[in-house]
Amino acid sequence: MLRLSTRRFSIMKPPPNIANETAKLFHVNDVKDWDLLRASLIKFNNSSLEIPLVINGNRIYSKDNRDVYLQRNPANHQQVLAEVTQSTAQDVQDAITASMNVKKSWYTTPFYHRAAIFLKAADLISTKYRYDMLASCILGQGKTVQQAEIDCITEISDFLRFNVKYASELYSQQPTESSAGTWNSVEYRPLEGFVYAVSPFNFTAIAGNLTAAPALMGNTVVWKPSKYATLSNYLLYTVLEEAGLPPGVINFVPGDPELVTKEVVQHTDFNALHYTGSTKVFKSLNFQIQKNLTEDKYKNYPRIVGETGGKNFHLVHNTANIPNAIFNTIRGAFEYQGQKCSAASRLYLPESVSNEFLTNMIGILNESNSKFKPVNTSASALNGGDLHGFIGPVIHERSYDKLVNVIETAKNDPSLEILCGGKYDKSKGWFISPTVIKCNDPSHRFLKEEFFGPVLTVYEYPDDQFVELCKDIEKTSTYGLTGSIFARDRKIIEQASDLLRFSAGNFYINDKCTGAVVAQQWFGGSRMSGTNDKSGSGNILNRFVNIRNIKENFYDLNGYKYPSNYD
Ligand SMILES: NC(=O)c1ccc[n+]([C@@H]2O[C@H](COP(=O)([O-])OP(=O)(O)OC[C@H]3O[C@@H](n4cnc5c(N)ncnc54)[C@H](O)[C@@H]3O)[C@@H](O)[C@H]2O)c1
Ligand SMILES: N[C@@H](CCC=O)C(=O)O
Repeated sequence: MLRLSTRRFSIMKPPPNIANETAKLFHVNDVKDWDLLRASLIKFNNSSLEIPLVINGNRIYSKDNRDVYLQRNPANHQQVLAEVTQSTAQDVQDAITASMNVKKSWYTTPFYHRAAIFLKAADLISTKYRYDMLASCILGQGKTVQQAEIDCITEISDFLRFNVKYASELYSQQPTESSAGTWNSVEYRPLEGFVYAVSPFNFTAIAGNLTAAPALMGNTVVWKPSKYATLSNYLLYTVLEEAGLPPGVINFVPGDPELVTKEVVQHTDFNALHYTGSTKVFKSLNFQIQKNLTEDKYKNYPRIVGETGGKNFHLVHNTANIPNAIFNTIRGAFEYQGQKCSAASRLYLPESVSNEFLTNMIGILNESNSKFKPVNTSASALNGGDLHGFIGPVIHERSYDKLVNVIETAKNDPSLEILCGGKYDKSKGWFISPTVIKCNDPSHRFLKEEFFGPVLTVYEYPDDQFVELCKDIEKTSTYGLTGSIFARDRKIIEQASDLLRFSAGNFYINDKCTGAVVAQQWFGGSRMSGTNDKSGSGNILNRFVNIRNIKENFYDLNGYKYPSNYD
């Protein structure tokens, strides 16, 4: 009975008008948009929000005898934006219990009704809560309005809407053959246990997809947000609630990452990790899970879905349109301060055009360095000051210290030369100026390690060594996330695409290596960049279903023997 009703609703078609959300441009003269944004910024600016845990729909606050973490504005680290309640081990256990208790009522909710919740959430984000979402991201995660728009408005709405379309396409895939007298079908069950979603600081949209994609497929989720993005993540959670998400389907458990993770991954019903963050943490989670698996802790083999770091390249050929390559490199390497997994962090230039390229790029960057201002939140800024800057702060002191160390190392390494930037200032916020470093060794660690900040390492190659260079890039790509070739010559484009096949899961031609759009560029990389299950495509939903095949026989047997048997 239940199976039939699930099947009946699975084939309902999503609304036909699902399309990418359009980003607002926030042109300097768009007075109405700026006014609405300023009103939201002032609201968050003037109060520190108390953020609870949400377990089975119940809110638990610090007054309930819990520790508190203070989320600060990275552009103004004295400013506390949110007081975030921290989960205890018992809270995590309660969240797991809640997710298991609500599971059956959630997955038996017809797909139409599950989907409608996420479609409504997308509409709430792109309308009623647009400016609040933007403000929480700008203040909490140090984004410009442009970067906030493409994250917590367009990308997140796109994930929520396109996943509905992809899910309905997946559900409609059925066995193509049934022998005479039989009927074969498949049921797309959710995973039997619960999903653990661990989200990064840098994209609120990713947090939304890590949680909503499994939930749409009938799973229940324990969500540990990043402590550097809790403000926008909690706002997102409340939007999902307003859209009708039932209690317990997604349980919001901010807290100490190690404590929360330990409780989760030792639970017998832990069934999937949906993770985005650094490679180092992903490896450690894999290790814990494999260890528990060998100790027979689990009822099911956990699915592991993870997208992690990158050391992404821009490779320029001497046939490239140089201004196009320069502008794309500035955007790809420095917008959001280089804090995108996809950010360009190594640049390969042919000797014949290197001088022209670098002189022009550094000229532009020096101009922006001199105008370098925080995306700050002081009253004067909110009244029309520096909200129009191109870049902002890095996320926290740990990142700032790491990047300062990178810059200081570069000053003392004879293979490296700082061409521009190299300045830093933490008096108010975590500011690192856009920095370009020239390197004369193609296998240098600056061309291999992820720094996750506004630091671009450049290597000049002899024009006639293009093929050898591609082979070098291939060899030094421990990560395999994104990369771009800039060239006009089709043969060169084809050659680079061939030689760099496994160096980037997202390969761009004459475009920057950031800014993948849901449903347009399926996103993810292999090697040490992750499991490459491609968010923004229907592929990822396959990881959160647990297919049951059903064969029904309409012919009754009259005996047990086959024709080839003796009578
Ligand atoms: N490939 C992608 O799609 C993608 C997208 C965004 C970010 N990233 C990567 O994420 C990183 C930046 O994000 P971040 O600074 O938030 O990463 P991070 O690894 O510090 O944190 C990611 C998540 O893991 C948690 N975590 C940290 N230490 C943990 C531990 N010991 N045990 C369990 N959980 C732990 C954090 O609290 C957070 O929720 C970069 O490496 C970037 O390349 C990748
Ligand atoms: N969709 C984003 C993903 C960034 C990850 O941190 C991009 O392609 O730049």
